[in-house]
Amino acid sequence: MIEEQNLLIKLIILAIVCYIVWSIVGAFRRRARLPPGPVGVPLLGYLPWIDRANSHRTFCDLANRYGDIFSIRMGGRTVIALASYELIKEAFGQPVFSGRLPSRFVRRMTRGCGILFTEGEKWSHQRNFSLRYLKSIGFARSESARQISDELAGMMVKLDSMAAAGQPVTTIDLLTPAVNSVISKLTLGKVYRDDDENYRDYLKAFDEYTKLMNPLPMLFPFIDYIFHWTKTAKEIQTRFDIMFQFVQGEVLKRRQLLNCQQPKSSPAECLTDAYNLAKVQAESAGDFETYSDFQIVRVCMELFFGGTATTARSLEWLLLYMAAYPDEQSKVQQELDQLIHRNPDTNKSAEEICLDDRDSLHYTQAVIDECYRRVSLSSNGTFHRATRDAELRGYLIPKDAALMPLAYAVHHSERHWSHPQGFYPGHFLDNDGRYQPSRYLIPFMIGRRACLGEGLARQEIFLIFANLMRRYRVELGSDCCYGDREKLLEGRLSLIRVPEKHTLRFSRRF
Ligand code: HEM
Repeated sequence: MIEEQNLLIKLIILAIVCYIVWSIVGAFRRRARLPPGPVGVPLLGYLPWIDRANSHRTFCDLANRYGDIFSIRMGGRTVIALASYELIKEAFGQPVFSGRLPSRFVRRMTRGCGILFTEGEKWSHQRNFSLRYLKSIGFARSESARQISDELAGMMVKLDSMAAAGQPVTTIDLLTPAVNSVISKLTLGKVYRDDDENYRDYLKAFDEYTKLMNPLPMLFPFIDYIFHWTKTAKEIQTRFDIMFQFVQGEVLKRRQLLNCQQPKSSPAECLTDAYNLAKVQAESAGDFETYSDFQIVRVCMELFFGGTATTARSLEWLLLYMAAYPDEQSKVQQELDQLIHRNPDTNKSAEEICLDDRDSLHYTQAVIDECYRRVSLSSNGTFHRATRDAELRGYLIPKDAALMPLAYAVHHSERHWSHPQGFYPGHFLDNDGRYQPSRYLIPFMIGRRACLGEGLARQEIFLIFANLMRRYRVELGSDCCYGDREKLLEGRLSLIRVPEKHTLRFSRRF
């Protein structure tokens, strides 16, 4: 009996040892099939070597060492970095690399709704629905251009008085509400002003929410498991609830308005109307899920979220670059002055630059593109997920690995740019000085999940930038000096790349 027991114990131990050896060999064999990359330490992977404020630089160094595709361990997750345009195009065109990272915490906040964190059928339906309706009501076309023009007028009134008083301007404070108004008109059919207390609470919660958000639960399964018990998670949830209630209240108000309208078939005036109308139809056919209230609120919040900080920061960077490079600013202004001078009899205000002028403004467009390139706002892109084991360029990309598109590396590669580290609008001009876009410029990313708001963002940025440049000369405020130019323009990278706090001085040109 004892002998039998001993034999059984020996067999169990042997089985455990075999399992461990088999797992280790399997892990090594799988590791050998992954793209090359540095070895990290247990639990943390390569995280201790990543420069937190400038992670794009660490990744560029790794790309130089290991090539355009490399793998690293970040916490508990395998990350596959893609450092060339061709690789990103090849990967992000495929459904298998179009997932989003799973996180229990994100799932609790999104309940599987919205666009940003969803996948498959649900994602494609919501994305296509939003895009179709936003296009039909003039998203990135006439309606939004009108809205931008109104916001510009308001911004110029404030800037005129600040310029007259010689007051320094914190541009981001001016740009964020203007950009937010454009997106709120398109999604909720209304523009909110600073004196609206609920809206002020919403903006405050939004600002705090973005500062509190943390990628760690996506990288460490253990942290993901316990995160929702932490104080930070509770603080995030409180901010989320404030934002959610604000948007939900507005969605319900639109629904009441729509119900009172005659005839009932009147067209949707904003995305919320479109959703409310689709909801009635779907529910009469027994579908209570596709256009649920949570879904509608989530999509509106994501468009607010995705569309505001990115666009406002891009404009902030552009104005800062113009102040830091006064000669480039003069060239833009010379081009704008010539355009206005050449069209004195247009029926539009001679001072307002509109979208039709874009094709004549070669240098201005080149400066905007060069700023997208030089800054690379979303320097390391947004993580995608491999939804199953797959191959890319002969390497194994394991299920649930994160794919990280290194936009900064593409934007600073000597293969594509003659002055990768400089600010050189000539990258986007042909020999005759005409604007020439480059496919290697990918600030909005490419492929199936590329930015949904690219058209609107490009339009806003062009109109606001060109009109501000036409009217004002901008200079660095007294808190920054030209000697520190490169340091100032370095900024720091959190979710997106932001400049250090600074002010600019605006003066009227005429
Ligand atoms: C300069 C401004 C902007 C930049 C640089 C930018 C950049 C990006 C990037 C890099 C992505 C990730 C793409 C990917 O995962 O491969 C993205 C996604 C997204 N953006 Fe933008 N964006 C901007 C403005 C906007 C605006 C104005 C809106 C809304 C109107 C918007 C809505 C979205 C949405 C909903 C997604 C998620 C798409 C999906 O997962 O299918 N963005 N954006």
